Amino acid sequence: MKQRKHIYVLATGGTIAGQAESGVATTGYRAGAVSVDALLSAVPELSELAEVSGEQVAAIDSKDMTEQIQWELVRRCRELLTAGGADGIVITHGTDTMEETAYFLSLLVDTEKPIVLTGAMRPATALSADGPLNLLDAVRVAASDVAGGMGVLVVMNNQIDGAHDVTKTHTMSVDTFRSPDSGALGRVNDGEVTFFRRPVHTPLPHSQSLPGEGASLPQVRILYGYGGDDGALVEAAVRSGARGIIYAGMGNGSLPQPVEQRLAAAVRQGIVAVRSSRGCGGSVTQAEASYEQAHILYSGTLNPQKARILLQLALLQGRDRSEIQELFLRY
Ligand SMILES: NC(=O)C[C@H](N)C(=O)O
Repeated sequence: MKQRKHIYVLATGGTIAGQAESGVATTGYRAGAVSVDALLSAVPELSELAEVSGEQVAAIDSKDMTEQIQWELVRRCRELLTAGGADGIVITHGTDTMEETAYFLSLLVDTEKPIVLTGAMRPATALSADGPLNLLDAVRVAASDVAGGMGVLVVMNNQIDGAHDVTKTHTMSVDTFRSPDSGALGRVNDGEVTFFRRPVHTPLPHSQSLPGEGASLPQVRILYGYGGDDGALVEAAVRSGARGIIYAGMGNGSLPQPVEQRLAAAVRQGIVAVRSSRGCGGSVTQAEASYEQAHILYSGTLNPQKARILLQLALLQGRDRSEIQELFLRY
């Protein structure tokens, strides 16, 4: 007989655990108000899929996600998936920063077992709440024999996306998560888990014991680009103690001239500056020779919020500028 799998659900809050005044309210709710036990007991069908245990790691709106909670998730995933007897992990999480936590975990937890993040766009109390089915699908994927070695996943709205690729694209729609360049990794169709391909991205080297891990991450600021930007915020970022700046430039990470000059000056002071893009999709490449001359790096396939995470971890590891550029091309 096939052994029943043991899936742990680590809850962090979000709209999936949101409580509103009425069934028609889809905003103005308290994110994280519903406990993990209540979330699990609202979906009795979970017990048909696996042995499911719940743990409350946090109860926040994910706009307030902290690196402390993210480190705790890393620690708990490693522990449960090695010695703790978990066959897979589901993390319930607000959608606003789900892609960031998913990417952080994907760089730091080296496992063949599934780690699946899920959430909801409508609170638990809403008519047609999407959380229960998302949770069921997430547990289905985490318990599935075909999800091993697929890296950290996001399962929402019957779709499976990879942590590196996925981004939240819509403020309200339940169909908000997309992988703009690569497309979804798979789907959960009528309860059947299907993958279309394998992701290529891996955890960072030495991810199981990163020097300084658990400590505060180096300060990296994101600046949002626009036509006419005079770059004044570059200096503000430097004054605030930033060790890195991600500039969400236009198109292929284009920098208005005053921004380029100010970033070049910041680099001369030892700051690591990286061009990313405010566009939803596409890579950022070296593009201009002047960027290279100024040692301004480029984010490759990473959007600004994920580029920030990679840069923080690279700075934590004490990597130099050329090693950091290599990381942007691989992770
Ligand atoms: N749909 C959601 O989960 C949004 C919510 N603000 C959160 O990220 O916690």
